[in-house]
Amino acid sequence: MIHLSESQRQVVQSPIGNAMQVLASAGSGKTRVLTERVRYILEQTKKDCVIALTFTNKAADEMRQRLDDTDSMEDRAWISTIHSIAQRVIEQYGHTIGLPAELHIYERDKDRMEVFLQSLRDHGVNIDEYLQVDDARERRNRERVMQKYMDAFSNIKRELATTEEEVSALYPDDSERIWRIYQDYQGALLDSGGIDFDDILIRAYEILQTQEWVGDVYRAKYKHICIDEAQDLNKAQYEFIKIFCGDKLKSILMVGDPNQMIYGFNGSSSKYMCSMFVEDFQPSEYRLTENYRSTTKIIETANKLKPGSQKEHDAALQGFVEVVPQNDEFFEAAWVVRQIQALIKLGTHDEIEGNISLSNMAVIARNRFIFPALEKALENAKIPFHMKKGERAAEPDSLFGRVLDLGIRVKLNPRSWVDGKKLCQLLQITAPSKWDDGEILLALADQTTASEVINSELLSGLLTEIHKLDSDAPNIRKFKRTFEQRLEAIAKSSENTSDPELATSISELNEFFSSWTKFRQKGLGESLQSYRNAKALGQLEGETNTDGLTLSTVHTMKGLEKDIVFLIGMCEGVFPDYRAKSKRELEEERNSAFVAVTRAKRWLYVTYPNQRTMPWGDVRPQTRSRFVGSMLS
Ligand SMILES: Nc1ncnc2c1ncn2[C@@H]1O[C@H](COP(=O)(O)OP(=O)(O)OP(=O)(O)O)[C@@H](O)[C@H]1O
Repeated sequence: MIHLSESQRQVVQSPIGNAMQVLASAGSGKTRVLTERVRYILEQTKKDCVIALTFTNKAADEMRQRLDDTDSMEDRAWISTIHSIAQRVIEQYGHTIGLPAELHIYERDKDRMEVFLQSLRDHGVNIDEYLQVDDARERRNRERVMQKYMDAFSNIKRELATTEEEVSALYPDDSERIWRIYQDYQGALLDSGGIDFDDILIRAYEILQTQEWVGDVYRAKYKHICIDEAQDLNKAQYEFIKIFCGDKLKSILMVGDPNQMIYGFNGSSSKYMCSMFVEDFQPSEYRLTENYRSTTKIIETANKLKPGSQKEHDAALQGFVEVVPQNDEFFEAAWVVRQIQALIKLGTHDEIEGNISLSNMAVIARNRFIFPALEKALENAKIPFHMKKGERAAEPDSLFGRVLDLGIRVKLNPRSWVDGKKLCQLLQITAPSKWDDGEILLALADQTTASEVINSELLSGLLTEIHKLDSDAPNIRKFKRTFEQRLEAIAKSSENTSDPELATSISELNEFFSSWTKFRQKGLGESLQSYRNAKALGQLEGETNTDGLTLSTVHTMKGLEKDIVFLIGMCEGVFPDYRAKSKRELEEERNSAFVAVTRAKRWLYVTYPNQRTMPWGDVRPQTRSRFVGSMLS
């Protein structure tokens, strides 16, 4: 049995069946407690099934691994993100609200924008003329206007505003127009056989709301729900959980830390965990305040940012926090590089378990625009590093990879003109005027022309083979072998054997195969459609490269820890972000700073430049972040 403190044990072993709220500070063992609670329920009840909701697919994978040794875990624990659960509800019961059997998820922002623009065109708006002005600044302004509409659509969905009155309440000044444009956008999505990422929860909610029996089917099997990172729930997520539970499922555990609520831009608020949940479910309340992760100095610093947020445990080591100002971002980067080299040279230290190496260090910044100077300095010093990515899938780079990706999308949803048009553009052929032809890939295959490296025969063969794949049980191994051989043959016959396009094509074919293998191994389904949906939901993304030093934004470092952390670029305007103006937004920036500091287990270096070169070339003086002021107070 894994070691638990007394307060952790009280949570894990509390009587099963009632609602519980656990307010737990950074490093207090939330993940450990949640995992052990799931294990406890599985062991004690012998037959009940449990849902564990995690914030990321990676956290779900980790929890699954930790519970691997628990009897019948596979059958009795559904460990997943909230979107994956909602997606399953849609897959199984979407037809009850008139959704097509195979729904395509438009997970990319620019595809959603394409659908939006088309919905405007379809309603007689000359949007292309509006967007194609010569003046670059004006063009950007107009693009921003369009983006604001997209943001409004997301906001409407996160706020679960399903009626005109609810939308009007959100946008009182422009309610009629927003509602109409929103309806047109939703119509255009469905016309192209799809839904967008935000719709997943909305549609699943709609199913549970209108077909009460669907909730009963799930509740007959799942008697308990445990929710991690509950401080980051937004309205749509909270209401989805609530309707999923109905008035029968009472055994809900929410674990979270209001001081780590950092997804306000996504509609998150700790009020869902701290007040709505309390009002709706009257949970027993527990607190975990001891930080098991960090040294005394780091806990002191975290408490200065968020007074009274946590306590050190008895055996905490001393550690240190050092604040280092530098002349500009280049000096700052050079200092970080020198410090890393010095630490590696030091080799070992009483406060660090094992050897000091790049793998137990991370450099964190508020956003990724802070990293270029450091990346350059690391490259020059030949220090390997990787940038930690979010869970959205990266798009392929090579022509082959892109045709493969789009070809599969069009095969699964021939109504998807968004993907179809992109495919035609890539292949440099005229797009058909209508998109609903199940044989479309064959028609496109006949028209392909050669690119510089990849010949038309290969591209046309690729489309034909995608067309021939059995959607319900495709033989991807054979498909991969076929194109591996063809690409290798091109490489051998070509004079230009070292062409990077060929190398990228082969590696993207391999990536496709390995994500397919991962999909099958994780038991997420057998069909090509389930594969696409799993990909859209980020269930197949793994870090492709985790070698060397980790560079990460605060948001992608959430939930993780490293022995040694460098927190760089700590100036006003960067951290807090210049866009944060209101008290609430600034408080959330402070939460982000708190998250960054508490990622450190042992030592923390905080750096900031006194001046910075702006993207347009000006050098501007910088002011030290107010959060550094708090840390030093
Ligand atoms: N009872 C315990 N005894 C010793 N170490 C513990 C105990 N509980 C947790 N830890 C360790 O403390 C660290 C933090 O635990 P965990 O990641 O579960 O915390 P958390 O509350 O999820 O943190 P955060 O919210 O900051 O991401 C981990 O390294 C974990 O192994």
